[in-house]
Amino acid sequence: MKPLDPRLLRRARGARVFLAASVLIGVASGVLIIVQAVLLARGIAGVVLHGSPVTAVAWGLGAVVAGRALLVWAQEVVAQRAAAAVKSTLRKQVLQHSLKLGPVWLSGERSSALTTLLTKGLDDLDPYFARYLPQLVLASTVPAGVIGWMATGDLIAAGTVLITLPLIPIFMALIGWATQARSRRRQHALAVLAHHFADVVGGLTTLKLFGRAKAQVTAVRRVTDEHRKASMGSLRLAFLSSFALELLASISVALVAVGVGLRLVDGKLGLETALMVLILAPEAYLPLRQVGLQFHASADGVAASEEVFRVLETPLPQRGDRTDVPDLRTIPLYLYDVTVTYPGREEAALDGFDLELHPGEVVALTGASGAGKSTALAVLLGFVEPQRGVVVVGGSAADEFDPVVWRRQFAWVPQRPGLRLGTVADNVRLGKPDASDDEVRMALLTAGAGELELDKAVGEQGQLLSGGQQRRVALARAVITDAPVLLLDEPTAGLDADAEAAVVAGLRASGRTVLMVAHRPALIAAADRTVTVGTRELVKV
Ligand SMILES: Nc1ncnc2c1ncn2[C@@H]1O[C@H](COP(=O)(O)OP(=O)(O)OP(=O)(O)O)[C@@H](O)[C@H]1O
Repeated sequence: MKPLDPRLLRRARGARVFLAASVLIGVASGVLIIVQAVLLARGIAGVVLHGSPVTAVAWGLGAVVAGRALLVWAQEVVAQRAAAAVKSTLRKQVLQHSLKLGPVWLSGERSSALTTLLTKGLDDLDPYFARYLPQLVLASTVPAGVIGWMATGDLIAAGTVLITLPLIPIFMALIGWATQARSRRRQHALAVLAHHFADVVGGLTTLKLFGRAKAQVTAVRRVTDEHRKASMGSLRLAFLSSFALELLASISVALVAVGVGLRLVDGKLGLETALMVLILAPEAYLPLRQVGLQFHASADGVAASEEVFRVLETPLPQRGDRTDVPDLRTIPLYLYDVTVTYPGREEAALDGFDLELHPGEVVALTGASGAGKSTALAVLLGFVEPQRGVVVVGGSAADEFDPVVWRRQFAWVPQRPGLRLGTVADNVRLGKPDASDDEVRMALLTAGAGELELDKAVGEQGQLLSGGQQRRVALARAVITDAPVLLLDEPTAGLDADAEAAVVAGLRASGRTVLMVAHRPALIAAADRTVTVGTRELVKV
C-alpha cells in the first residue's frame, strides 16, 4: 500500500486542497513543538539554576499550547471536509463510469459489490483523511525540524535520532505488506457477505417455498465467519504492529536519554540544552509512531479507494463522438457477422450473427434459451462490444457515434423491467418526463396495460405489480418515447394471445421499427418476420 496514492490527488481536487492545508498546518505544528520545548527547557533550567520565576515562560507556553490546540482543531475541520468532498467526488465518478460501462458490465455480483463499495467501503476513507494523512504530513515535516534544532544544541543526540528514526518506517513497510493483503481479504469478505445477504433476502420467498430457508443459516454463518476471521486477523496485526513500533520508539528515546545524561554528568552539556534535547527527542518519533497506528485504521479505506480506481480504470468501449446519427425512421440498420464472447467465457454468446432491420417492420428474435438474443440487443445498444463484426447504419459503423446520441434512436425494454418506487405514471414518464396524463394513458393502452390506474403505487423494483404488469408498464415507458426503434426483450409475458396480438398491432400502428425477443407462437405470428439467433440463416415467414 502506497502511503499516498497519487491517483487520489489526480482524481479528487478535495484531496489536493487538503494536502496543501495539511502541509501548512504540519509546518506550523513543527515550529510550535520546537518553541514549546525551548520554553520548557529554559523555564525549568532557570528555576533550577537561578531560581528565576516561571511567569516569564508560562505566558509563552500558554500561547504555544493554545496555538497547538487551534492547529489540531483546524486539522480536524479540514480533514472532515476533505473526506466528505473526496468521497462525494469518487462516488460521482464511479457512478458515471459505471453508467458508461453499461448494464452488462454491472450485471451479476458486480452490482452488490459496487453498492458496498460506494456506501460502507468509501466511508472507510474517513479515518484515512482525518487521522492517517495528517499524521503522514506531520511525520514528513516535524522530525526534520526537530532533528535540525536538536543538532544546534547536541550533535550526538541529533545523530542518534537520525540513525534510529528510519527503523520505524522500515518496520512499518514490513508490517504494511502484511496488512495490505489482509485488508484486501477483508474487503473481499465484506463484498461476498453483502452479495450473499442481499441474495438470500431477495430470494427469501423462493427459499421458503422450497423449504431451503433454514439451510441458508449455515451459509450466512459461514460467510459471516469468514468476514469475522478476516477482521480479527487485521486487528491482531494492528495490535502487534503498535506494540513493535512503541517498543522501537521507546528504546530509541532511551538511547538518546542515556547519552544526554552521561554528557550532562561529564559537564559536556548544559542543563538547558540537555532538557531541550530530552523534551524534543520523543517528539521526533511521535508522528511516525502515530502514522503506524493510524495506518491500520485507514487501510480499509485505502483498499476501497483502490477498488474505486479499478472501476475507474476499466476501459470504456471504444466509441466515437459523432452526433450525426442517421434517423432510423428512414434508414435501415444492419448487423454483419457479429460475434461476442463475454470475458471469462470460452464459448461465444453470439456467433456470426447477421440482421437487417428496416424502418417500420416488426421483427421477432427467436432462439433457444441462452442462444444470445439479449446479447444481440445489448450489441445494438452499445452495451457490449463485439469482438468481430459490425453494426452499420447509413454507411457508418455504429461505434463511430457518441453512445448517448446513438441510444436516443432506441427505446429498450429489458428482461427485468427495472421499475422505480412511485406510481405507474411516474414510471411511464421516465420515457418522456413532460408527457400529459392522456399521453401516459395512451402509452399504457398501446402496451396492453389500459387497466392500470395512473396513480397505482409501484414498489421498489416493481413490487406491488404482477410480473406481467411490470413488463407492460416498462413497454409503455418505451412506447411513450420518441425513439424510432423499440428493442423489446419478451415484452408481453402474462398476456393472452389476443391481447399480445393487439399490443403488436398497436406498436405497428405507431410506425416504429420493433425488434422483439419472442418465445410464444402468438407473438411470433404477429411479427412481420422472424430471425433465429443461433442459426446463421434469416428465416422469412
Ligand atoms: N454478462 C454476462 N457475462 C457472461 N456471460 C453472459 C453474460 N450475459 C449473458 N451471458 C451468457 O451468454 C449467453 C447468451 O446469453 P443471452 O442472455 O444473450 O441469451 P438469450 O438468448 O437472451 O437467453 P434467454 O432466452 O434465456 O433470455 C448465455 O450462455 C449466457 O450465460
